[in-house]
Amino acid sequence: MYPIRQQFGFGFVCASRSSVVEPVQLHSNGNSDHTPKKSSESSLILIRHGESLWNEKNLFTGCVDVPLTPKGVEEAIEAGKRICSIPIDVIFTSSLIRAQMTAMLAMMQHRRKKVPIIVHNESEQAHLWSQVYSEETRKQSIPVITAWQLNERMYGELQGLNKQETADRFGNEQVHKWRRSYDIPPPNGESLEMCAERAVAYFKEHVVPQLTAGKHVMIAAHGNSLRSIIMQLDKLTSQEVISLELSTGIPMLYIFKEGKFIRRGSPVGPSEASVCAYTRKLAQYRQKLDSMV
Ligand SMILES: O=C(O)[C@H](O)COP(=O)(O)O
Repeated sequence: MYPIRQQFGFGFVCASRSSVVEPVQLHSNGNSDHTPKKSSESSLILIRHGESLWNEKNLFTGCVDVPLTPKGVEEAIEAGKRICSIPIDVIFTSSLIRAQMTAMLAMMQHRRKKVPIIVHNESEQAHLWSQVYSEETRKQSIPVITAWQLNERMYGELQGLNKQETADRFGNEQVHKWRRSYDIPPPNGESLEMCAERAVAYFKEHVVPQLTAGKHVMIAAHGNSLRSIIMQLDKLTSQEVISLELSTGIPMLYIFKEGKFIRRGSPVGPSEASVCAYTRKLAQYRQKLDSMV
């Protein structure tokens, strides 16, 4: 008898009841359709969630779990159209619904039509009860790993407060420091530096091994967890990161090659010539998708 977990799971071992991503075991019988290659390059898409109900109301949200507005849903769908010809093998999202909705809605637009499936490793039972018993079906799936470490910065006692009213009360300068400085935390909340400690650590421990193994990755997360990751990727200083602003629902593409991250900007759309010109591999992938229709 084969061990059931090895045979049918996504390869996300839950020995310690946490999501442990083993890139080379994504397809545990070795029949991966993206066999990792030593010299491979991979793509990394970062996307901030679409507009949430509290973005719309201009409230500090942080780790409060608020869903998307209809506009946010539209933004996620539009984002999906912009990246629909870029390969994606594994998705990481925060544990918050606005990031998860964004990832799922964006994937509905993808031309490869694989099914994104949330990996449940929160308990042994959750893991066992969410197994897929068809190798073929599993090949047509994309694992979605949720991680609290990718959550929005915890905004402390600002959570639920109106941003404009807070600026009126404490002054624009103070509120700007709380929102954009690197090391000044909002009252009882996380500074960007504190957010980076868990988000960048997670990125290095769980995302980079996937990229190194040749997997194409999408991360759907938040303004500040992504700012901390981009700060690392683009080697921004704590001064430079102050002016880094991320719009909701705009995907950003990086190419990971020979251990380096090359920023390729934001894909405008599937027909945009430059998307295909990003790398020869991306152009080939696009051609493969064209031949499938
Ligand atoms: O948590 C929030 O309120 C927003 O998602 C991000 O807020 P910011 O623009 O103040 O960083």
